[in-house]
Amino acid sequence: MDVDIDKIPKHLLRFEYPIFEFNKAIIDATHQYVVAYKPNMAFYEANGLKGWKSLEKTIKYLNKNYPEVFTIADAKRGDIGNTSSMYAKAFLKDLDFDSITVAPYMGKDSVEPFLNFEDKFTILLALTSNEGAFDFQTLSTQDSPLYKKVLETSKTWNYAHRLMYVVGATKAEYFKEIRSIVPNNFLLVPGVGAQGGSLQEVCKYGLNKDIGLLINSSRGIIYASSESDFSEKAAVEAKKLQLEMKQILENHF
Ligand SMILES: O=c1ccn([C@@H]2O[C@H](COP(=O)(O)O)[C@@H](O)[C@H]2O)c(=O)[nH]1
Repeated sequence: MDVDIDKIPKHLLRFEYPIFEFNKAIIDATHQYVVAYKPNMAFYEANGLKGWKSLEKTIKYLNKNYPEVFTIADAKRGDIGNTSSMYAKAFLKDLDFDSITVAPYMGKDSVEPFLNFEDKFTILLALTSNEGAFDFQTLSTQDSPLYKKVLETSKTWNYAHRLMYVVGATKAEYFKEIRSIVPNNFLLVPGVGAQGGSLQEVCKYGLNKDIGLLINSSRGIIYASSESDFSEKAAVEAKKLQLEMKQILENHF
């Protein structure tokens, strides 16, 4: 849910919280096809107080009306311990998201405050979908690339069963190796749709016995139309992706 106020249908601008109205319509139209919603904090923070309020209203709406749906605060936080504790409180306790994305760069003590939350998940950036992933994440450290170190080291931490990892769909050729390191953790996979990643390729090696993949598509669904039919068109795109996944799963299992 990367909601850019300049891209939403104009008729929503008459509401006090247009971003929330947009989200509400998208959620109501698509919830039957999705397992999770992932508001990206940048799009809410960029709209100041109104943006934050829209985020708050969106997560409350989800938790009240669709409690079975998994929620992800795409915040990419991580700082020294006492600061991370505040991020964790804000997103996992006060806003009550089920999970949050966290940058692993500052290490164990920066991630622990998120992992300490029972019944919540911390989604570490492992190998991201963007081109810049090759700047650092694939560089060799002593004996293996940095993204592998992130996976290997983090799985030794307390509450590692509360970890998931971000792996971009645009990096499909890495999934086999990644699955061999973290066979049981869920992977959050952005990069299908607008970024051109292949769902088929990701599933070839990314699936595990529990499925284990959360496939993300944002722009490809929420901006399927910029007219008054935006939520119906979003539902069509969500259903299309869900059917594609269903077919892959039927052939796989
Ligand atoms: O490696 C990453 C990590 C996060 N993202 C985020 O996922 C969505 C992708 O949006 P699309 O419109 O489907 O491309 C967006 O919120 C990114 O910030 C990512 O793309 N890659």
